Amino acid sequence: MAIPYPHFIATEKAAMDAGLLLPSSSPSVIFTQDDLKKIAAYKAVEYVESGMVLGLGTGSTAKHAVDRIGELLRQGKLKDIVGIPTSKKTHEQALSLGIPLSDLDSHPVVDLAIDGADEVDPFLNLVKGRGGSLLREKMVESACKKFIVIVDESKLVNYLGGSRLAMPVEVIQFCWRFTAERLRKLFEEAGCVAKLRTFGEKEEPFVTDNGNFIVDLYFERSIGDLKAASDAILQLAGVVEHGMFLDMATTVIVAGELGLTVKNK
Ligand SMILES: O=C(CO)[C@H](O)[C@H](O)COP(=O)(O)O
Repeated sequence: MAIPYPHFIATEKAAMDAGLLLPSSSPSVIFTQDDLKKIAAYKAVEYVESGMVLGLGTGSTAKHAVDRIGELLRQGKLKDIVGIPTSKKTHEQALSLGIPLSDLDSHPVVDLAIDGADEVDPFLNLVKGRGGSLLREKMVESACKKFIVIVDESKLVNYLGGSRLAMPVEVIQFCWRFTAERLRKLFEEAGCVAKLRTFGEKEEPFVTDNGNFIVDLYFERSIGDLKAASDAILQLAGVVEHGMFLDMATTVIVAGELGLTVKNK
C-alpha cells in the first residue's frame, strides 16, 4: 500500500514522531502498510502517562508501540512504567528495551493496554490471535481500564469473520481433531472450515506460549450473534479461549489513506 502524503495531514505529528515525515518532506512522500502501523502505534503511545501499568500487545503493530515506550523511557519523557507483556515474544522485546515488567498476579489492574488486531467491526469488536497470543492478550486486556487498539485500515471489516481470514481458537492438544470437528459443526450454517494451525515446511502444529494448539476457523458467511457464538465456543470442553474480543476495545486508532481516525466507544 502506498499512501501519498497530502492525504495524511491529520497524522502529521504522529508521522513526524515516528521519523516518517520531516518538516521538509515533499508532498510525494508515501507510506507503506508498516509505516501506517507505526503511525497508529505512535499516536496510541501519546495516551501513556508516567506511573501507568501498561498492557503490552503482540504483533507487528504493537511492536512499534513497545519500541516507542522504550524510547520515551530512555529519553526520560516517561517514568515509572510497569509493563505486562501479552506473549513471550513481547516479554523479550520489552526486556531488551529496559521496560520494567510485571504480571497480573502482582498488578491485577492495568491502566492501559495497547495492541493490534486482525479485524475490527463497526462496533469495535475485534478478531485477534492470528499471531497466536490471544489467550494472554485477552487476560491482560480484560483487566484494563482502557484498551487502545491500533490498526491500519486493511483490518476494518463489516462483520467479524468478514475478512475470510482465520478466526483463531486456542484448544488443548488432547484430541484436538475432535474439538476442531465440534467447532466446525457449531458453525456449519456459516460454511465453517476448521484447520489446525501449522508452521514450516513440515507443517508442524503451532504451539502457543501456553502449550496449546490453535484451530483456525474460516467462514463463508456471517456467524450472526457474536455473543451467542462466543458462548457456544466456550462451552466446548477442550476449548481454552477464542479470538473474538467483544466489547473490550475502548478506543480504536486506524491509520489509512485519509489519515488517522480515532474511534471511541
Ligand atoms: O492478535 C494478535 C497476536 O495474537 C495481533 O495483535 C494481531 O494478529 C495483529 O497483528 P499485526 O499487528 O502483526 O497485524
